[in-house]
Order: sequence, then C-alpha cells, then structure tokens
Amino acid sequence: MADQHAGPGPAQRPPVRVRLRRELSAEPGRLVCALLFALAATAAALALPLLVRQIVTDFADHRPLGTDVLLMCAAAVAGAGAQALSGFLLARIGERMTYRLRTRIMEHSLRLPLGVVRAQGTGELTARITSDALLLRQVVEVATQLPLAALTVVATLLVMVWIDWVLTVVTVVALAVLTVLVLLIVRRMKANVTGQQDAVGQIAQRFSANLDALTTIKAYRAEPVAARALAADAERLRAVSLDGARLGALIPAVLTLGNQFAMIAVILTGGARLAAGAIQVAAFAAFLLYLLQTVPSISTLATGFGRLQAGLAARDRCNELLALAPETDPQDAERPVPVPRPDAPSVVFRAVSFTHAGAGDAALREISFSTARTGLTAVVGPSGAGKSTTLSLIDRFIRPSTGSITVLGHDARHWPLDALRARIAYVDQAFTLLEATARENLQLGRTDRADDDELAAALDAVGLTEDIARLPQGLDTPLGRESDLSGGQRQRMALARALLSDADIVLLDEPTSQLDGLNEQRFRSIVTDLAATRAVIVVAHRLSTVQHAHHVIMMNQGTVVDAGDHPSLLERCTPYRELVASQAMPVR
Ligand SMILES: Nc1ncnc2c1ncn2[C@@H]1O[C@H](COP(=O)(O)OP(=O)(O)OP(=O)(O)O)[C@@H](O)[C@H]1O
Repeated sequence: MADQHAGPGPAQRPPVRVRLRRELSAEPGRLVCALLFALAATAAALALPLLVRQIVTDFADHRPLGTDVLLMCAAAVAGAGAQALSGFLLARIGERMTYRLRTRIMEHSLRLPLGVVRAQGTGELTARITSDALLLRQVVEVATQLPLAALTVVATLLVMVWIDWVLTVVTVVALAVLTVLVLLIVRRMKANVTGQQDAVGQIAQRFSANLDALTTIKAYRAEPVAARALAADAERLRAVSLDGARLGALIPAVLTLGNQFAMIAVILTGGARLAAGAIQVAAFAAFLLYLLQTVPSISTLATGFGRLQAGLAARDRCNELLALAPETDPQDAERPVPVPRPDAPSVVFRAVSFTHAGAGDAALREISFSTARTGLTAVVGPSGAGKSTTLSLIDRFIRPSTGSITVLGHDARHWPLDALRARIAYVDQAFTLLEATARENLQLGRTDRADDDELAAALDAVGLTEDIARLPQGLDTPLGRESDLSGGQRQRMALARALLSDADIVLLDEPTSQLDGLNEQRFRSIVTDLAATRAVIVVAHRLSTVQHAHHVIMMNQGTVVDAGDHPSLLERCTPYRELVASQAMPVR
C-alpha cells in the first residue's frame, strides 16, 4: 500500500538534464526568445570593454571619439533592453509553470482518499503549493542563467587570452581557487535547503491544525501550550535558516575577496608587463573590465547549481504528492455507469470487515445487513460500535478489507466513484459548509441548478427561511468567515442540501445532535418525507429521533448484533432493550 503511494526514489529519478528538459518544455517558443535576448545582453556586455579599449586608444591617438561613444551607448542601452525582455519572459514562463503545478497539486489533493489526506496533514500539503512551488519557479531562471553564465565566462576568457595570455593565466588560477571555495559552500547549502523546506512543512502543519482546533485551544486556555509548540517549530526553522543564511552570507564575501585577490594579482602582473612594454594601457584597461565582468558569471555558475538542485528537490516533493494514487479507480472512465436495479435493496453488506489504517483492532467484523430501497433505516449502538465507519464504506470514503457491498443492485466496486456518489447524499457529523455562498452550499449535491422556489421550499422544510433572510445578502451571503451559522443552523443547512439533492440514498451521521426539540420534530417530518421516495440511513444516538424507523440495525463492537423493527428488537434483543432503557424511553 505504501509503495503504491510513494514517488520515484532517488535511484529511479531521471538525470537532472532530462528533468530540466521536461520542466522547460512547456513553452519552447518563449524560452528560445528569452535565451536569444539573454544572449544579446551577454554579447553587448562582452562588446563594451572592447569599445572602451578603442576609446582609450583613440584618446591617445587624438582621433575623434563620436562613433565609439555612440556605439558604446547603443551597446549599453541594447544590452539593458535585452536583459529586461529576457527577465520578463523568464518570469512569465516561471509563473505559468508555478501556476500549472499549483493547480495540479490542489486538484490532485482534493481527489486523494480521505485517509491519505489526513496522514499527509493539511499544513504539509499547503507547503507544497506555497514554498515548494516558489522554489520551483527559480528553476526556469537558473536553468537559463547557467548556460549563459558559462558562455560569458568562456567567451570572456577567450577575449582575455586574445588581449594578453599571461594575464589570463593569472586570472584563471585566481578564479579557480575562488570557484572551489564557493562550490564547497554551495554543497553544504543544498542539504540546508531541504532541511528548511521540511521545517516549513512542519510549522505549517502544526499552525493549521491549531487554527482548526482554535475553539478547544481557547476553551482550555491552551494558547500558551500551543504557542510554545509553534515557537519550538519556529525555532527549528530559524536555526536551520540561520545556518543557511550564514553559508549564504559567506558567498558574496568569498566572491569579493577572490575578486580582489584576482585584481591584485592581475594589477601586479599587468603593471610589470606595462613597464616592460608587453601590453598597452588601453588593452590593460579592457582586460580589467573583462575581469570585473567575469566574477558575477562565476558567482552565477557556482550558486546556480545549488539553486537548481533546491528547485528540483521541491519538484520531487511535489511529485511524491502527485504520485499518491487518487481515490478513483483508473478503470472508472471506461466503466459503464450502472443503472440502479428497481427491485434491489438500496445497500447490502455481505461479511464486510474493515480495519482503520494504523488501528490494531478491526472496526467492523464480518457485518452483513441490507436496507430497503425506500424507507428509514436507523443504525444504533454504543459509541465505537462502528456506525460511522459503516456509512463511510457505503460512500466509498474507505474500502472494505474483506467482504462486499452492493449499492442499488450493483457491487460498489463496479460503480464509477462519481456516479456512486451522485446517488448518495451524505450529511456528516461536522455539518460542514464550504467557504461559499449559502446558495452554493445548498446546491452542492445537484447536477442541475436548483431554482429559487426549490431553494425556498427546502429552507422552509428545515425551518431556515428566516435565518437565511437575516444574513446580509440573503442566499448570496458568503458563509464560513464573517457570516457563519450556528451548529444547529449548519445541521439544518446540511439537511436542506440532502433534500435538494437527486440522491437515491441519504446517509445521515448523527443529524440531530445539535437540534432543539422543535427542530428535532421538524427533522422527523423531513426524514419521513425523504424516506417516502428514497432510502434514508441514519446513525443516531438519540433513539427518540429514529424509533419510528422501518428498520433498525443494532451494532456493538464492530458487529451487527440484530436487525428488525423497533417493537421486535425490543422483544428479542437485550442490548437494544438496554439501550432504549438507558435513554429513559418507554420500552413498549
Ligand atoms: N480514523 C480512524 N483511525 C483509527 N481508528 C478509527 C478511526 N475512526 C474510527 N476508528 C475506530 O473504529 C471504531 C469504530 O468507530 P466509529 O466511528 O465507526 O464508531 P461509531 O459507532 O460511529 O462511534 P460514535 O457513536 O462514538 O461516533 C472505534 O473503535 C474507533 O476508535
């Protein structure tokens, strides 16, 4: 199972060259243009010292300077323009690449099985689309900078050899020492970047988990405890980032120092050669300008590989996430959508067992039951009996370890996931609302748009008409941030959503836990209406809400103890009788 979700290991990863080509192949036209502009900027930069040499020579020979100055200005302006255009195009390619990756990751994350998302953690997943996506953006920039920097260094050295080979040898020795030093620092920085990204993921994970649990944190005055744990994560991030910053700060210092040593060596050697008449002043000036120009390119070369590796490491983390198998089967697209069998039960469980990932004991052990095509089925039993797990299996949030489940006459595995869920409305214990308007929240289960009359009828049925009318923009009020609903109102919104859906089966997990007496009565009448034409399966702790159920499934410790209607279970099932008695309900 774990292997199925793992991304390719380092040994299986294609070489950097292949991976780069893959990253950069999306917009070849723009990339070539950006490279051509960058090439033009490099050519202009290479031409400038030669023009300087010409001007110095013309000064010495008292020749007019007009054309040279004009050429120099033109080269400077053209070089700057080409550099800007290249930068703009690269930024555009980088942003589009980041956009594509982000949207892929977000869509893929939404399609992962619930258990996998929980195991990954929301903060970790968020880090993929924030910090990792940003690191990846620099790949485009660096991947184009590197060949140009290499070209600049080689071309500059060739021109330097042409001007004076002795000075070039001195320069190469000085720059080689400088490059080795910078490479040593960059190697250590590579490991540091991975450490920083891990620390960012960890802090994002804990912070988002704490925000989700903010009510509990406040209620138990746990802010200091939570803040301490976050501060410890922040401290870990600070420490690892500081190491990186220290190493990073060394690079410009080493570069400056190396540059200065190279300069001193070249000036001393050049001075001696000037005195000996082996080189002209103009050529020496041009040589010094080339030397100054080489250092930034050497720096780009030395640091660029590290940045490239960091970007590709971020890409690896994103790839690992993208390699996690989505919950839909690959065959779903080819599978014909089954037509519900009219006379089949809505749901049949045959010897179904299930163990939650990481749990020692099975949550369900060989449970078998069936529910009628229409009517109300109540699933009852003590806490931890396996009721919610049973509902999750019907909607295929999880899959049975053994046994089979049939939905509307077809094996659940034969339903394409989308088609299966279109047949089922699910109201969970959290009565979750999306960050969207009240109208959008109500429409969630619909294949077509519900008109205002349908929405009004559903709101009226759950007693929410006035509550929604009171919202600042009525049905079009965005919910979830400033405007939110109470627990009971959310619960009723979730019921209205189920009412509006086209589903044949309605699963309700603890739908009355936050309803007052009046709304509980309303709930009963809604469920009666729903159950007239659909199968309604309700998990309920409060037996009063389900005692009119046509069918009751009594569960305990992962097994179905008994099933039947309320009176017959009262008659023959002691655990059910005890459950009823514990809720002070009449046993007859
Ligand atoms: N995500 C999970 N990971 C591990 N074990 C789980 C998970 N969810 C549930 N369980 C375990 O599976 C068993 C059945 O849980 P389930 O939530 O289905 O029971 P329930 O009857 O709905 O309980 P309750 O009435 O308290 O909601 C319990 O022992 C529970 O601890």
